[in-house]
Amino acid sequence: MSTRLRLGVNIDHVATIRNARGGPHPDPVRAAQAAAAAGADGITAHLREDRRHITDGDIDRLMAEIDLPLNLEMAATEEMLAIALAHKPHAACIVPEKREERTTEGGLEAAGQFDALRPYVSHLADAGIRVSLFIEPSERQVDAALRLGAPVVEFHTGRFAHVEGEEQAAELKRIANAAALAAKNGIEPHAGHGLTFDNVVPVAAIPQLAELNIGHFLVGEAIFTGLEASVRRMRALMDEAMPERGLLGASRHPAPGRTAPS
Ligand SMILES: CC(=O)[C@@H](O)[C@H](O)COP(=O)(O)O
Ligand SMILES: NCC(=O)COP(=O)(O)O
Repeated sequence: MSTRLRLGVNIDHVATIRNARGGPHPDPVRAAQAAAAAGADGITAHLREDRRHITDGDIDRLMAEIDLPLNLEMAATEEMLAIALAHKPHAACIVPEKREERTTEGGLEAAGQFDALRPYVSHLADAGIRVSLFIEPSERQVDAALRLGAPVVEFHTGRFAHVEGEEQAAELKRIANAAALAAKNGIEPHAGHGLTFDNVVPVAAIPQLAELNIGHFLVGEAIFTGLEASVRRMRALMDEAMPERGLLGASRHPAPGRTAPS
């Protein structure tokens, strides 16, 4: 059943700008507050192993000061597992991470790393954390997520965002097929990476998707319009896809931690 699509705002790149000078400004927690005021349903932050943007202190403060559910993106390492278990965020999204990469270049090889990932999924789940796997939109990866017992997958939309024309249409179809397969198997499908005002609507129209996580573009656009305006515009574009999702009205399934509209 289709629902109003949730928007998770990734505030990593507020921290990138802050870290360029080493001081406290701009504060990613203040950005999370602005995103919440603009209607975000959740906050996403990727605590990279090299701490190039979000820091441990940011995670402490996001947990303490923000009412929205936190989706902690993390590599499958002992260090990150310990941090997740100490904080118990609403969700933990396991992502692949390479020290040299500029950004997350592809999805997690959930099928190929099945045995290595299994203990991470089970430790996180045992702690009551909703586990998500950031994967490519393929049957092989959805099948691995199912066998791993992950309740959520997030499809990497980076390729969709970077190709054009027929290639983009084919990639959109791949995401739609993978979302349908995940939903059919009881896995909640999310999507994100590289989404912008120009490319979000067809992704938002995929009826099985429950959440989009968007960051880099929103933070970049905030330079010109302010973060609240940029989040509100993204929300409005996502809502434009509601008729295609078979939804004309308000959310039937509220975001976690929110009260259902009567
Ligand atoms: C996994 C993912 O897509 C996000 O973490 C996003 O890429 C922002 O972080 P980076 O730019 O550091 O990859
Ligand atoms: N998981 C994707 C995410 O959180 C945001 O990616 P981007 O919009 O910063 O590319």
